[in-house]
Amino acid sequence: MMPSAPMTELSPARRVALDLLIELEESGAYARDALDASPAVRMLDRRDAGLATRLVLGVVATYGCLDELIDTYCDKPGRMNARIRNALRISAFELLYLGTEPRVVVSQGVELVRTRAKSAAGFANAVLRRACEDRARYLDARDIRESDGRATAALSRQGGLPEWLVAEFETSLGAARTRALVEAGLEPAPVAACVNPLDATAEEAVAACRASGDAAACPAFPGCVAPLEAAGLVASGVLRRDGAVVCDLNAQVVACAATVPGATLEVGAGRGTKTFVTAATASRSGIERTAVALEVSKKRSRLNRRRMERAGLAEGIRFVTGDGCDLDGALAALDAEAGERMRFDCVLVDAPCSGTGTMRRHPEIPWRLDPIDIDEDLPRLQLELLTQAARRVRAGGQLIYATCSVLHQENADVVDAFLDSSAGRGFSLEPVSGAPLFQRGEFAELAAYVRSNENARGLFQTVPAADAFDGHFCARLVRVR
Ligand SMILES: C[S@@+](CC[C@H](N)C(=O)[O-])C[C@H]1O[C@@H](n2cnc3c(N)ncnc32)[C@H](O)[C@@H]1O
Repeated sequence: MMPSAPMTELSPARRVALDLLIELEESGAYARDALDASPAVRMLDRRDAGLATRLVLGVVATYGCLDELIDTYCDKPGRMNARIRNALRISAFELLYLGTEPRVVVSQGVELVRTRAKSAAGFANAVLRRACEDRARYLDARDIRESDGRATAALSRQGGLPEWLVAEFETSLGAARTRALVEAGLEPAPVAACVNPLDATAEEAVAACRASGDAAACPAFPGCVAPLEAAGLVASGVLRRDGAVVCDLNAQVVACAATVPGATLEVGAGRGTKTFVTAATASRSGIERTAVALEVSKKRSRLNRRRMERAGLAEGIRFVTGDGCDLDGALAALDAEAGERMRFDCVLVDAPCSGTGTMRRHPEIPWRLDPIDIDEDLPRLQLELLTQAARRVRAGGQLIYATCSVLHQENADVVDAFLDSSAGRGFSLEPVSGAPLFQRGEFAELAAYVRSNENARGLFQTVPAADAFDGHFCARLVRVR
C-alpha cells in the first residue's frame, strides 16, 4: 500500500496542459495548433514547455484508453465533469505511457484535480492509487481471455490506440510491422525538409539543423535534408522565409514520382506541401513543366498559392478551387481557355485518407476515426477521385495514386477496384521506382530506397517505426490505351 499523498507543489507544465486540454475539448481545435498559439506554453521554461507539449499531445492521442482505465473505478463515469476527467487523464497518461513514478502521479494528480474541484481531491486520490496498482494488469490486458483477443487488446492499450484499429493494422501489415508502428506511436516522428532551390542560402541553413539519426533510413537525394532537429529548424527562420518546407521523406518520394516534364495535375493539393516539392524538384533538375493544383478547400488553395508565390515557385502553376469528384466542372474554365479538354502527362491524386501513417504528427487521428470511414466512406471517395482523374491522363502519361494511410482498404484495394473498372482498363500498374525522375543518376540512392519499400506489384508502402519516416502509399498507373 502506498503512503497517502502529501501536498506537493503543482508543476506549471501540468497546470498549463490541463488548461489547454479543457480548452481543446470545448473548441474541437487541433492540439498542435493550440500548442503553437498558446502564450501560456511560451511563458514556460524549455523543460516545462516540453512536458506540457508531451502531456497535451499524449492525452489527445490516447484518451480512449485513459478513460477506459479511469472509468473502471467510477460508479457513474458519464457524470464526471470535464475538468476532473482531463486532470485524471493527464495523470493516467503519465502512469501508463511516460513511466512517471506512481508516488508523483498520485501527488501531482491530486493537486491538479484540487485546482479545479477541491472537493474531488479525495476521489482523485482513490482513483489514481488504484490505477497505479493496476498498471501492469491493464497494459497486459490480463482482464481479457487469450481466446478473446488478449494479444491485440494488450497492444492497443500499450499504444493507447482503439482496439479495432490495431486489429486493422494487423490485417494490413502483419504482426511485426504493427508492433513497430505501435511502439513508435507516442514518440516524435523524424523531420525532413525540401529546400527551395531559388533561395541561395537555404540549403546551408537547413543542413546546419541536421540531427543525428539512422542514415540508412534517410537516402540522400537533391533538395531533401533529413533527419533534422525541429526546434533548430524553426529557430533558423528558413521556414518563415519559404527557403524550405517541412515534408516527410516518404511524402517527398511521392512528389518525386509525380515530377515529370510536361503538363501535370495535382488533385487534393491541400496547403501545397507536394506542390512545393514537385516545383522545387523540377526547378532544381531543369524539368520544364506546367501544373494545375486543384483543391476543394478555398482556404487551403489560397494558402498554397500564397506560399508558392512567396517562394518564387508559382510560375506555370494554376491554383484551382474545385471538386475532384466533378473534375470536368472544376477544370471547365481552364478547358475553355485552352480550347480543348485538357489532358496531362502526369496526374497525382493525393487522396484524402485516414492519415493512419501520420498519427505521430496528428494525435487526433486514432480516436476520431470510425470503422465506416475506412471500410466505406474513404475508399468510395478515393475511387471516385481516381476514376475522374484517370480520364485526364494523356496516352503514355502516368496516374499517381497516393495516401498517407497504411490500410489496404484505402490503398491496394482502391487500386484493384480501379483496375477492375472500365476507367482502369486502359491502365497498366507499373513499379513506382520506374518513375522518370528515379532513373536519373543523382536520384539513384532514392530509387534504391523506393525499390526496398515496394512489393512484388511495384506498390510503394512505408510504415512508421522508430527512426523511420511516416507511412505513405503510392501506386503508379500508366495509360497504355
Ligand atoms: C492528403 S491531403 C493533401 C495534402 C497535400 N497534397 C500536400 O501535399 O500538402 C488531401 C486533400 O484533398 C482535399 N480534398 C478532399 N476531397 C476533395 C475533393 N473532392 N476534391 C478535391 N480535393 C479534395 C482535402 O481538402 C485535402 O487538402
